[in-house]
Amino acid sequence: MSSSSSAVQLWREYRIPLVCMAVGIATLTLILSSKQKSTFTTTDNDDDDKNKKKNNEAKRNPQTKVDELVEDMAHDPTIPRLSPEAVNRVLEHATPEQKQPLQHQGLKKEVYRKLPKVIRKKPKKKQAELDAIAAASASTTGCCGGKHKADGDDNSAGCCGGKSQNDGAAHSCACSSSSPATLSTPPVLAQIDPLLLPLLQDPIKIFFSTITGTAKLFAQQLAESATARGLPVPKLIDIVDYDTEDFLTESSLSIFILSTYNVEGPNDWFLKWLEDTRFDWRVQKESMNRLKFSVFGLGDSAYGDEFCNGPKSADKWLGQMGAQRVWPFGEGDKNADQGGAFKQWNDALLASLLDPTQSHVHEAYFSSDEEDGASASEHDDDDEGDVDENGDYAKQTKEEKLGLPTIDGGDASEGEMVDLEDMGNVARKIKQAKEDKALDEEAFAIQKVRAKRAVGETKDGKAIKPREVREMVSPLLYKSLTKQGYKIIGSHSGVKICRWTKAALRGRGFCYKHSFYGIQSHLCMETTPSLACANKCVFCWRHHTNPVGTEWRWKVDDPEFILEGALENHYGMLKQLKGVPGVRADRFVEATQVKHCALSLVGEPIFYPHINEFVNLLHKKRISSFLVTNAQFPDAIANMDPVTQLYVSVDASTKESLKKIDRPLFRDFWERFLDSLDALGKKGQRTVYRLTLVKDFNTDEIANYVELIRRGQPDFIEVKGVTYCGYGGASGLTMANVPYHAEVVRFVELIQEQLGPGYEIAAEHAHSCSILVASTKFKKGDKWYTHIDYDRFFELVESGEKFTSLDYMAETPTWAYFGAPEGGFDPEETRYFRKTKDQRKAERDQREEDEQNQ
Ligand SMILES: Cc1cc2nc3c(=O)[nH]c(=O)nc-3n(C[C@H](O)[C@H](O)[C@H](O)COP(=O)(O)O)c2cc1C
Ligand code: SF4
Repeated sequence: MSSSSSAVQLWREYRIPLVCMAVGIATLTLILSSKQKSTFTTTDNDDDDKNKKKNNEAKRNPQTKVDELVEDMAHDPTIPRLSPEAVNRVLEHATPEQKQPLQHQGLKKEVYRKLPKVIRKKPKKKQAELDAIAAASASTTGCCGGKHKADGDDNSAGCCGGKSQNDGAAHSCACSSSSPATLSTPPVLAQIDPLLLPLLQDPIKIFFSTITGTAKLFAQQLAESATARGLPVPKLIDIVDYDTEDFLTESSLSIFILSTYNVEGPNDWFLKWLEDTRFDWRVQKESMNRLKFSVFGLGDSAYGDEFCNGPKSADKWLGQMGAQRVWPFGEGDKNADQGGAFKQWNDALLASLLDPTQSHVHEAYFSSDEEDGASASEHDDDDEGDVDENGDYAKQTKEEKLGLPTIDGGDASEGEMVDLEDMGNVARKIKQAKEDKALDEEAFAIQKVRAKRAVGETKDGKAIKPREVREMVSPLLYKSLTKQGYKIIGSHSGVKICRWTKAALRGRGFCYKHSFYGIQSHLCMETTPSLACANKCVFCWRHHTNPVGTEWRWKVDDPEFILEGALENHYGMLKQLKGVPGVRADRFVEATQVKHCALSLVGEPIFYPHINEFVNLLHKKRISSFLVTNAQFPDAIANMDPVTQLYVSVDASTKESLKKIDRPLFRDFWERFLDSLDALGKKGQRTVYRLTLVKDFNTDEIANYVELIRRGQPDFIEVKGVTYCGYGGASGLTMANVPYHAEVVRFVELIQEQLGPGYEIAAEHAHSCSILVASTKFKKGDKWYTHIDYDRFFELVESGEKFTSLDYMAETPTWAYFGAPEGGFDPEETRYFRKTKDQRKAERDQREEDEQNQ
């Protein structure tokens, strides 16, 4: 369809409401303007005089007044053109005042003044431009053949400005109507697209990221040119000074002017956050739909494929999260005319915002992007499996459906252990992983070229001035975590029931800590006083949800409050399990008294500023403390009061592989890691290295591990194979990266060989593919003493005397020994094997056969 005939079509469809609207406005204006004192004032006295004359005339002849008003409107550039789509959009977004977009001339002065300047202003100069446009089209006559021109307008092409030329197609334009009002209602060029009226109420925000200052300069240029065009003065914001979480509620028109750096740069934090939010399937797909944006990237084409890659990703991810792009991505090449490219983009952006003739461009860009793969929230569609507010686990959780670890999460260790009984989920996991992996690959490829900037520091290494203290768990994160079965305590702590707790309640065995240290899982509470941490380990399926940071910048909750809250929630969740088939009454009663606390659920517990008070409170209640840290806070390790067992996660043994696996935020992560091991070596109490083997990532680094073990001299080394969660994240992990038990055993044997005397393989928990290497300090004769005398530990703590790990050890049962036929499974427990589909079918067939034979 030609543009003229489509305009006619639109006019046909919408002429009645438009006419009604125009008449209504005219009448309203008439009433208002006929009041003794007009509510609308302009600074133009001549205009006032004219208005008075017109009003008097209107009193005599109302119809003339209507004609005049409509005529006025036709040439009033302050009145936006009203395409039906635009009317709808405006009504959708507008404030109550704006819902009467044509009536602002009748608004009270103070309300009128609140409208953006650009709408209020009557740019006389623009009128001349409009006339020029009209003159340019005078060579063509519109559908009316130029008959219905405004009085005194000899140049224009009639009411339709020549738009609705007779193309042979049947059409009716305004002038074909018999009504005088409609006759003079031509489409009018306006000064601003009504689509953007609501947006421009607030000043535009211009975010920039820069090292050498160009992006800032461009941001200033944009601000100046926007102001010169009558827009409210924009706000300039350095991206490092803005709290990224606020983008989720940001609704202003935000322009991003971002430079590209393949070294540590000011964009890193923003891009990292954006990427994580984009790929977090727990975050709503349209989480940024209030934001309107456009991105300009600064780069250097000499970087080849990496040219402007960060800004490009930002543009893509913003769009994918529902933010509305008002103008296409622009880029400026340092190697070419960067300034010129920016100016061109800058002018085009502003022109598009202010020129309604660009509406078609908005139609194309004023929309969020199609997802290019699995959506961030696609898994949220089925709520059926969510753990409900009451912690009802009888339903299948979302993660269970996906084959991900869930309420059985366990601590960083338990949760990640492959439950061999769950191997039936593997096929589903693989399918899911493939889909998710494809999505992440591209993102990770980009991320690889970006280095990390230490968050909390400016480019000069100066500390960023503290922002307003806020809660760590934002409402969005709260929703996401509680959906996963976490109970949130206060503003930064969490508690969750581990799958082994449930298994223990049903007499189906305990986790590896039972074999190694004598912990019964139903007496154990898993919690963390800090949901935030300073790493984003690739094998952590939770990392998309967790807040991260290198310094505590959130509100701090009181340790008593956290502990009481954790216990209360833990007991509350246990209560929900009362009715689960198979729960043993004796175990259920025992479970009402927590005896152990695993401080390792998620995040970095040692990050919590009052971690010592928290641990001491546990001990006062005679609850043991197993604290796992990620080896990034050596000072906190050194300052840590005695805990029952202090762990350090040793996820890799070289700087390169640690960076690859843990994806630390700290620039000096390797030094921090080594310092943490040194600090651990000086503790004196029970210390443990936790090694997670990822085949083809870190299984060949025997010699390096041996060196690290010698450095920190831990009492124990727990070695386990990585769990395949069904989602390799950015790492691209697959089932092929999960080592077999025999491979883990071989790795441990090699470690022991190279370590020489001093360490031996002590125990195993074959069920979760975990092996314990212990210092021979814990072996007396041929008996191992890896278990813990918990009562003795509390006595030692209460005594205030110095003590060592040897002062509270206890004998290990032989069924837990490495190589024992029980494989570390307590013979008192009932081993539960999940039936396969075939087994269930065979049983059913057998039953049916028996029934038939009866
Ligand atoms: C150390 C360094 C690394 C850079 N890395 C990239 C890159 O990976 N991709 C790219 O397109 N430009 C890269 N650039 C070019 C800058 O993005 C470009 O010079 C830009 O104009 C700088 O903007 P600014 O002055 O606002 O910091 C790099 C420049 C430097 C100095
Ligand atoms: S350190 Fe952080 S990212 Fe790594 S496993 Fe723990 S919670 Fe996840």
